[in-house]
Amino acid sequence: MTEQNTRKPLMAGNWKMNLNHLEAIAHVQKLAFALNDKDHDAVEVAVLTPFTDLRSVQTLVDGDKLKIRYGAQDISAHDSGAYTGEISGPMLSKLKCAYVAVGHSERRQYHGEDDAIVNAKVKAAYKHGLTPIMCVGEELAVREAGNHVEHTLAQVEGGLKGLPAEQAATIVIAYEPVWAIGTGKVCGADDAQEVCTAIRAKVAELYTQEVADQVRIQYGGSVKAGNVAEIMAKPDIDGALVGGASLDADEFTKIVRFRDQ
Ligand SMILES: O=C[C@H](O)COP(=O)(O)O
Repeated sequence: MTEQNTRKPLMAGNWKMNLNHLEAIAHVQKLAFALNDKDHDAVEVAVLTPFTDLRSVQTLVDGDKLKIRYGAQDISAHDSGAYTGEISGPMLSKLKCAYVAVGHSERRQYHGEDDAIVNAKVKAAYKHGLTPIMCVGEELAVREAGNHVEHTLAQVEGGLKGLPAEQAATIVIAYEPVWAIGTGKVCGADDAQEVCTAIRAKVAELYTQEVADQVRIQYGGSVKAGNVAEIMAKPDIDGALVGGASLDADEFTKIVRFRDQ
């Protein structure tokens, strides 16, 4: 367990397959206004949008010089070529994306992404100057069997395989118990802290304590304004990956301002 205050919290909204490019503009404008965009220096704010929204969001963020950062929800492991439907790292970096989610449980579940694919995508992100938000976490049956820590740490190890220490130090790891995603069942703060502490210890084992101390670990799964403060009070939790609640600008603003809740 390490001091939390050396790591800047990252509150990221994962819009999933919601908001078209017009709705995206309206949403980011509303969010910037609600956040009073110069008033959140202590917390980093990002939105992970559908690919089709990125250009609109980029134009708005650039034009109005917003502090809100943005990124994608997936990245191809390949740089270019005959990969129908995929979006590459060079395309995302050209749009000045800061972040990309990799290995979200919905990608693992519906698109068969395993740790090897996640690892290739993490490396593709770094190759093109993007910071991956690598998602890990267990299904309900795994938790009920008491294997959630082991399961999650195996995903961490698989995702980081072969990654140089200087890149590993900047990664964001999102612990998202699958049974808490979109269900309203939030993982208890102590239970989330247990896994996040274990993730940091695993990074220290794979690299060094210094690297582990720099890695930001988010919790994700039914985060709302009403539970974010308790979660963020935990020393190994450095932010939240927020799905449903990030689609409501006022609610997401309250989450960003977790210290006021
Ligand atoms: O990426 C976000 C997570 O899947 C959490 O989604 P949720 O906040 O709707 O539970």
